[in-house]
Amino acid sequence: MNSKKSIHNLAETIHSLLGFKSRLNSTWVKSVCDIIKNIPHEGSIGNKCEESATDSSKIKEELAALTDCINQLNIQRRQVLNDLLDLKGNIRVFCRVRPFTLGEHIERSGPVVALDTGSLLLKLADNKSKRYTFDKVFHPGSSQDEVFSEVEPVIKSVVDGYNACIFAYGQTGTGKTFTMEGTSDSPGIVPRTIEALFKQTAESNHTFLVTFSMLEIYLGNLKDLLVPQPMRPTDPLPPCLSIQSDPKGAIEIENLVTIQVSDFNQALKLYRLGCRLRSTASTNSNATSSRSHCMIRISITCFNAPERRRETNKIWLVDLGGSERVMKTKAWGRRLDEGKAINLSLSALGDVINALQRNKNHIPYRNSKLTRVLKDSLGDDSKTLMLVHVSPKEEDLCETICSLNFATRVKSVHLGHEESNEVRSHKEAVMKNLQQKIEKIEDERQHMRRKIKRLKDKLEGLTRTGLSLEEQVQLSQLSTEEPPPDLDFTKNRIGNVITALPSQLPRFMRSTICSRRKSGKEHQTSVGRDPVHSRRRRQSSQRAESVTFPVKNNSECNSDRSISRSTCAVELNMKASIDNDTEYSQDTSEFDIKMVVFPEQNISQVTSNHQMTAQVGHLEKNGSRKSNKCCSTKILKVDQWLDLRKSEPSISGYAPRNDWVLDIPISEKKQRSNGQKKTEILWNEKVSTYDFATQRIHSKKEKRATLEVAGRSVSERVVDKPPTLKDLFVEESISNFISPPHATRGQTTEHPQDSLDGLLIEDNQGGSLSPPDFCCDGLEQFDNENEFYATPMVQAINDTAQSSDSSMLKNSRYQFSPPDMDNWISNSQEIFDVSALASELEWYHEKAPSKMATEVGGNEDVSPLSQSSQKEIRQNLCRLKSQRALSMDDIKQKDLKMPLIESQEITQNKGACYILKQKVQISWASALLGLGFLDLGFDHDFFYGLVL
Ligand SMILES: Nc1ncnc2c1ncn2[C@@H]1O[C@H](COP(=O)(O)OP(=O)(O)OP(=O)(O)O)[C@@H](O)[C@H]1O
Repeated sequence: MNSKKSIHNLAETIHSLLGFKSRLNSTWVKSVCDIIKNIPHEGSIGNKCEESATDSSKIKEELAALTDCINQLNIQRRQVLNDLLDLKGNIRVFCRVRPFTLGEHIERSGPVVALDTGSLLLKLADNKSKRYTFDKVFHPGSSQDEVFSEVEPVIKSVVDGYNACIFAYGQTGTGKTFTMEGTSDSPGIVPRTIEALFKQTAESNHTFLVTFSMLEIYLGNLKDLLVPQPMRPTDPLPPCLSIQSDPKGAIEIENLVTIQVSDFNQALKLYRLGCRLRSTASTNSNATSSRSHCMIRISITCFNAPERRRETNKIWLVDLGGSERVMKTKAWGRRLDEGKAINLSLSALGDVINALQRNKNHIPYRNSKLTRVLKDSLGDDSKTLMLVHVSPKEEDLCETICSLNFATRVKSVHLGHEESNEVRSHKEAVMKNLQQKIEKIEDERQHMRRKIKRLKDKLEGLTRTGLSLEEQVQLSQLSTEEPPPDLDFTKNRIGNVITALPSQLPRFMRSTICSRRKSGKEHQTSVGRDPVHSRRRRQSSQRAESVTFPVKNNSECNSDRSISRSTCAVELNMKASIDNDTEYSQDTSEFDIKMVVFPEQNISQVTSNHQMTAQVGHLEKNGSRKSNKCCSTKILKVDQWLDLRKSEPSISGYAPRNDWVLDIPISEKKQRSNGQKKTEILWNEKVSTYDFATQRIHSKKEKRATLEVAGRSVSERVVDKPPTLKDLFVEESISNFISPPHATRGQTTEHPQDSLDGLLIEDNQGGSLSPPDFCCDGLEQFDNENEFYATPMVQAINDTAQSSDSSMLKNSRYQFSPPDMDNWISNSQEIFDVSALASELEWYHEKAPSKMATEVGGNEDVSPLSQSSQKEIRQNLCRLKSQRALSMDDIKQKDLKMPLIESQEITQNKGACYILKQKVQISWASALLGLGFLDLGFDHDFFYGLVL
């Protein structure tokens, strides 16, 4: 059978060979011979490997030499460019004259005439004129390209590691936004700068980490433009931005969203989104007038590049609000306030630049938020560019003169020391020389870069040929997936400070700067935390409370501090303190208490490494993280951020969430009233609870004694949990920040001037708690809206009180009788007492089970509250989210007494009006009681005494 088959196969084989023979020609034979010749025998394979190894090591050496060389060139370029910019002036002022726009009456010869590239003539009345000189003058026909070509050296300087700042200044409607933002056809400085930065970093032999942030200063407040703003009064507020400075003077803005961008398009997308959230309004001068200062910050970080001036530096691109004369714009109300705020900060900016130009010892940075934010980007070796915009119209002559005078003041040194022609021409020659040098260096750098690229390609080829096919495939896969070595290095460095953040968590819930103070390491390990630690970050729901008040922490960080507290572990670990040098925020009503409750979040969804938020602090040159953690910056990946935004219905609107916010401002006046003494709050979980509920404090003296009994002095006191509202009240009282509490039931106010003396805190059995004088007492009223709504906490309490079983309340640490709706409305003070207690109660509800379990080291189910009680609270809180708004109708229907009115009654016993009223009464009394008394020798003091 088998032989039969093989015979059959043989026939087939012979047949196929015959067919094959027809194809055998000389070419085929030759190629087969070549293949045989080239088949490596054992010895030759080894030789080849050795050859390629030597080749690759040679190439590597060559590459190293070239890299050294290009680094040297980078240093040279940096120095020469810096010399050039120094000669030109680190603070440069350009002037741009706007063309007549459509619809404007075109005047033949406007009052402003650009004479040449550096001067401008202003025609005044009576054939008088004034000449202004600037570093550059752009006439109305100048294109965006021309403008940017003058700006570009500053961008190069930024790549070299210098901080920079570019402003657009001018009267409203003169083209600032046009210059900075531009249009889709002719993009302005911002998009061009972003593009140029990416282009130049790509050309560099290093890898850069670029981040993007955008904010505006509106009415003296910082507002993050990458975070949707609340549209309705009931929407939760985004976190406060606060300006921080580290010991070296670097400025960081706490809570500002910082997004890592890897290309121009990503950054542009963010910029466009930010622009949509800007505050604009129609004014008499401009239909879409910017009512704020819009500030774009692009930070770049590059490790391992000693030739750069700094490891991390930034450029600010600022579209300033339009300066305006109120008389002319006829602004009123909010527009007037905006105009005033803008003018004030512009004037502060002028002062700062002027002081810098004159090398004054004191630079008044602290006079406005604008100058404080820009502090490290103005002066020193930072590059500053101001583009002053003027209108060509006759009717704007006054504003034009103001703007030009401002610009002249900014560059006053130049005017003060008017250069002679000789000096000027010498300077120009030197500048030309430097310019040529730069160009030469640039050519060399290009040449080197090409060489390096060629060698790298060669090396890659060699590496590939030395590998098996399988290895080559793997290598090619790796090279497409993995970042270049430099980037890898960068990532490792960032990895040291990486923060595991859930992409879906609202940003309020992310750890704050304070929370990171305790340990950077704890933060890093959040992914694989041990159960005890991870328990502290609640998985079922998130609750954060943040309190902003002027504090200064123990590190040398000098700033307005925002202490955020949360039930998150990271928040618990924060250490905040106040010392005597705390400086107050300028515009504050900054005693804000915010309370945010978030719906259930599954933190297990969190944090693959890709989703992580990298937190890059200012890293020291040796690569270690700075000890000062307060100035670290959260960096989000752009996709991650966009995902966050996508989950919200509208980027420009606010995504209604089930969050709630309690925001209670205390007037700045109160904070400042006795600001010499400040309280230090230290947070330390190791120390046992400081039980405020059992403290009865009648006077300063007694308070101190109480604290001493607790074994600590005031300044050393530590607490093991986030302070409650009540705690903070006491802190405030100790530090004399608050005004005397208003007279309330069962409360004795001994010395109204002395806030502490007037404070009475009792436990539940004893009486009432006395928080500071929050006039809103549970209802808040909003501008332009005939609507009051209950602050969530109060309503939560009400809900809880109405529906809860009394056992729940009894089980809690505090006992209080649940007031009904009418009760809490009519007795606002009680509500506040209750709200403070509820804060505690809630804390216990959320934290105590795990906390107690940890402490007793046993059963995690140990809880001061029963399961049903916990459920109850949750339900109430959920209900609250949907029910928190109380319209005016609601109030009327329920015949509620408005607490605001009640508060006014309370507060009307104070202040100038009250004294005035008294005086009027006295006068009337004098008149009525008759002059007879006067005749008897009684004077006004007598009557005054009678009335009092
Ligand atoms: N150089 C220019 N070329 C063409 N159009 C310009 C130029 N400068 C300004 N404009 C136009 O003038 C109008 C007002 O400009 P823009 O809104 O930029 O002023 P602004 O100074 O930013 O005003 P505000 O301070 O009120 O925001 C716009 O319609 C803009 O397109």
